[in-house]
Order: sequence, then structure tokens, then C-alpha cells
Amino acid sequence: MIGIGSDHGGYELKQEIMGYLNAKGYEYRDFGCYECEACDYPEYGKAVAEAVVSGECEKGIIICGTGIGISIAANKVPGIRAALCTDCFTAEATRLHNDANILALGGRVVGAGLAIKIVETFLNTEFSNDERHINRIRKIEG
Ligand SMILES: O=C(CO)[C@H](O)[C@H](O)[C@H](O)COP(=O)(O)O
Repeated sequence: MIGIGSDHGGYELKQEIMGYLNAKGYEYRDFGCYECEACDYPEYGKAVAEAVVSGECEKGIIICGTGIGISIAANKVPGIRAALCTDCFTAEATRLHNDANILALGGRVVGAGLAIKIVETFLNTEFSNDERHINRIRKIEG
């Protein structure tokens, strides 16, 4: 199960990504927002982050205008490693090296075509399980 959430700045891109998830047969839960009225990104970042930490969702995708605010909010939840990506190289690297469990995107930054490629890369790349990366992730967790 994938958790997905956005504020109004990410609402349209979220619809595109949900279309991709539907087409590929992924199970997902939309944590809102459910319309493009102005709303506050911390609520949606936190909701998706809590669903990932609880185990309800294996991974999350969160979107605001820039991807910055919503990733800051998600990263406040212990156990979350949310990565803001604007290209496929960083989406792949953050799975391989950071075992990122949430992908953050900027709906006002990347177009739908690139965003879907980034999502595809993020969802299809496994953590490397390399000892050096495991040690560094432990250090993040304190
Ligand atoms: O990252 C953000 C804030 O740090 C997001 O881009 C928000 O979507 C943005 O702040 C929303 O801005 P608006 O002027 O209220 O539409």
C-alpha cells in the first residue's frame, strides 16, 4: 500500500500520479487534500508519514508546491526519511543509499511526465542493504 498526500499546490500533480498508480495496479490510499482549495501542507505530510511509520503504508508520496514544506513536515515524524527529488538520479540514489520511505515532489516544480518517471524509479528501486549505508541511516536515527 502506498500513501499519497498533497496540499493545494500539489493537488493536480497528485491526480496525475494516482492515474499512473491506477494504471500500474498499485494499491494506494489518498490522505487528501481532496479539492484544490487552499489548505496547509503540514497536515498531509504528517498523515502520510504516520501511515508509513505505523506500517499501514509501505511507502509514501507527498506533494506541495515546492515539495519543501511537506517534506520538512514529514521528516519530523520519527522513522521517516522523506526525500525531495526533482530527477530520476536522486530518486534512485535516495532508495539505494538512504532507504527513503517517502518521496516528496513539487507540483509547481516538475511536470507530470518527469514526476511519473521519478515515482516509477522510486518505487522500483530497492535499498542496497550495504553496511555503510545501514550505519549512516542508524546515525540519522540517533
Ligand atoms: O513548500 C511549500 C511551502 O513551503 C509549498 O510550496 C506550499 O504548497 C506553498 O507554500 C503554498 O503556497 P500558496 O501561496 O498558499 O498557494
